[in-house]
Amino acid sequence: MDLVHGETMLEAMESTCNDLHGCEPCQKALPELSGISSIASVQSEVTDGPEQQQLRVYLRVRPFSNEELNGGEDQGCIVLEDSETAVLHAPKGSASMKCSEKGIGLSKYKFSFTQIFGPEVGQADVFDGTVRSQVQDFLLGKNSLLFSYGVTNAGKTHTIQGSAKDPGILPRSLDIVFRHIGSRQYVVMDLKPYLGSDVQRLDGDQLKTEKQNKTALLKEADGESQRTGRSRSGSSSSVSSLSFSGISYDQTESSAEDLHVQYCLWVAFYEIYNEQVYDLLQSQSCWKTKKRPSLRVCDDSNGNSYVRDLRWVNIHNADEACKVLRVGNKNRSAASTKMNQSSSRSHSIFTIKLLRIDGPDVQGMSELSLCDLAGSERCNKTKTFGERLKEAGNINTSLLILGKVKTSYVPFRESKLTRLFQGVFCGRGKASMIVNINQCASTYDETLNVMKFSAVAQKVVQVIQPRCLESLSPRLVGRDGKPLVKNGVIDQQAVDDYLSEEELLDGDDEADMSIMPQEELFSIIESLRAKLLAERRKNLVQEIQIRKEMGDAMLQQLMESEEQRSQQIAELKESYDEKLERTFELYKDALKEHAYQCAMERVEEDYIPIEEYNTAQDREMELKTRLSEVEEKLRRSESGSRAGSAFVPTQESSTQTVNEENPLHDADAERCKRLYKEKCAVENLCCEKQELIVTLESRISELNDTLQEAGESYMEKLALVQTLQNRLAYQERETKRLQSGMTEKEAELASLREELAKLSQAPQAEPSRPRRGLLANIKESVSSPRSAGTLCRTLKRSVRTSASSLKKKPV
Ligand SMILES: Nc1ncnc2c1ncn2[C@@H]1O[C@H](COP(=O)(O)OP(=O)(O)OP(=O)(O)O)[C@@H](O)[C@H]1O
Repeated sequence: MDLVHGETMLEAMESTCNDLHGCEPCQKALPELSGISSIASVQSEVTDGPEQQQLRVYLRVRPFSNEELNGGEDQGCIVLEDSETAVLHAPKGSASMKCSEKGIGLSKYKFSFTQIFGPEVGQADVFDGTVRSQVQDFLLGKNSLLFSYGVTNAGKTHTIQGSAKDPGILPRSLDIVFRHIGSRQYVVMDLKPYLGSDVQRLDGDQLKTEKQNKTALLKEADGESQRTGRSRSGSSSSVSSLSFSGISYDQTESSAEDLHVQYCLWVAFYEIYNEQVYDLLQSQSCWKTKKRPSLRVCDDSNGNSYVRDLRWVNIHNADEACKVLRVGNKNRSAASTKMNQSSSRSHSIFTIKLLRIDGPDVQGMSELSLCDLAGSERCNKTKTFGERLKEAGNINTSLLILGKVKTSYVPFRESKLTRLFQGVFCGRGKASMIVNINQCASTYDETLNVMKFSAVAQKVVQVIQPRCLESLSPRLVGRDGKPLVKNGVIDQQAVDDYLSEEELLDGDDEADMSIMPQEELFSIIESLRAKLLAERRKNLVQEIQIRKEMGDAMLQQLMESEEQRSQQIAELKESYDEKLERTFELYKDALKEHAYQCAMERVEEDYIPIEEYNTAQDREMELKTRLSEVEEKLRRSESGSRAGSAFVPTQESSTQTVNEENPLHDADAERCKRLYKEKCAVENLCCEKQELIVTLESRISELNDTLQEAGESYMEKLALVQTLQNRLAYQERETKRLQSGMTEKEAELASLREELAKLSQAPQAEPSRPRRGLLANIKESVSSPRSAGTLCRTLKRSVRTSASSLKKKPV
């Protein structure tokens, strides 16, 4: 039965596989890689149906900051061709450029947007060109949603909140709303949004608690403003300063009958972090010491998703709105500090609900949500792995799920973000997205990913219902949540009719189907089958496109991480080399220091004052002269005795002289002894010094050993580096294994094709069974998608009826 479908699937999957391997011709078949022409073709394809509306996606390019200009950022990466087309040129050294050099991806991409706002465009023009009309629709009772998307530091918060001097979309929207309300403010706070789309009338106690809570919240904001040194008037805030900024908008025109209508405005501020919802207006004191409590997302009886126990605050003017925003921002940054995360890792959502009150009744309620999406970068350059990657995955999953909105079955429940705004995508309001980018070459790769994901968002189609639910009034419920008004202005019957419409239609069709001839039933089944196949084919193409985008992104991520790892290894090696060198230097210094210390000690030991030394020198000289004199005399006396008796008197005189000299001899001998002793002492000193030299030599050899050890530790580190390189090689092998896994999948597909071929022949063998299988298939596929429409549901009934009639009346 599904042979055609199967073959299409095979072809499409084959083309995806080829694309993942960087096959050039196949790349042209997919819009994301072939650039603008294909994206535009997708757009024109889906805008044909009158009941469908393309999500409006705007691009805002942030100007370079002074630091970026001073840092010499490459300024040619992003070129705005016209007001709708932007071209991205990969800078040298970027991962995209490296990939394109390896044949994966391109070095130049073109993207188109509903409108592009260049760096010179100010906040007012951005507001006028994007959400202004949505705000006016909101005042007229329609729901609106705006996303601000982009990498960290691209200007998302600037676009939504802005600054005191340059207010963003939120303060400007509030300004328009309050100007529109003027004096028609419903100041009693007894009507409050309830669940997804109802309004609750508060009793006395509830009203009292509500007022107390609001006072406490505003007090907290005042405390915060005093703490941060701002004046109580809050004039520096972007919201309240708007009225002082000289920007003024025309008051939205009100019809004469609107003049007696009163308005009541409630706001909530919450964030989604890692698929957990947190209330930003919940007092910090509740969770400062404990884990921060997360809130549940539930569905009300109308199928509208809402955040359970979310705090709604009734505000009367821009100043109060500013205070609420301030408390939320403070709680957000406090929470992010506690989690040691940057606030840019969560989606923050500011929602405004406007109640139109006419006398005792609530005529309608509309909702405006401004969503500052988390920084879309897949990975922080320094902390690429673990939780960060998981978070990044969650952020982009939300967008990819939005991308699936075009298909008949949309898994809204896969992400909190899409689940909460499911109503808007199913036609209960308008949505738009502002993609923020900066022009820095250093963040080019992340910016390219943002553009690619925004191309997915471009394909999101809002199906506008022929009857908008928001045109019906909300249910007014009491404390117990039961409806208060059943008749009168609120046309509850209309809501009931709307909700039971499907059942009524089914009942009618059942009656018709039972009297239809069997041939006609078969022909309906045939046409249904064709439609089902066409629908499946469309879904498959969409699925493949999304898979391809994910595949591309993952491949690029892999390459980036590989590059980062080799960089880490190189850095590690460099740092070890440096460490080793430093250790060498340390040892050298220690050695020098030690030698110096020893020398100093020796000098101290051997130190003789100069006077003493001079005296000793003089004495030595004197002794030497005397010694030589004595020796001379001795020689002379010896030669005299050898001359004999012929010279006796002389001998006598000489003996006499010698005898006279005897006391001098004793003194000399004494000196000689002393000199000998000194000589011995000097020799001892020499021995000691010799020993010291030996010790020093042994110390040097010890130091050599230590150096040897350091060398060995260096070798160990080298071995570590080697292990890291091995791991890298292992990862490469894993990548190859994945690729071979892909090949296996291709083989599986081939076997599937065979099975399909067999299946296609099966109906001829057993004519009665396929019909049953077909009916079952149609039932199954028609029962799942909500948006398949009344036609599919009618057919489901018809198939069921025909099946039962076939059972009753065998052919
Ligand atoms: N259009 C603009 N004109 C002038 N300055 C801007 C513009 N957009 C952003 N900036 C400035 O750039 C800086 C970063 O902007 P912002 O904080 O809004 O980025 P972000 O994308 O919200 O970052 P994060 O994801 O970290 O919250 C801020 O100092 C902001 O004032």
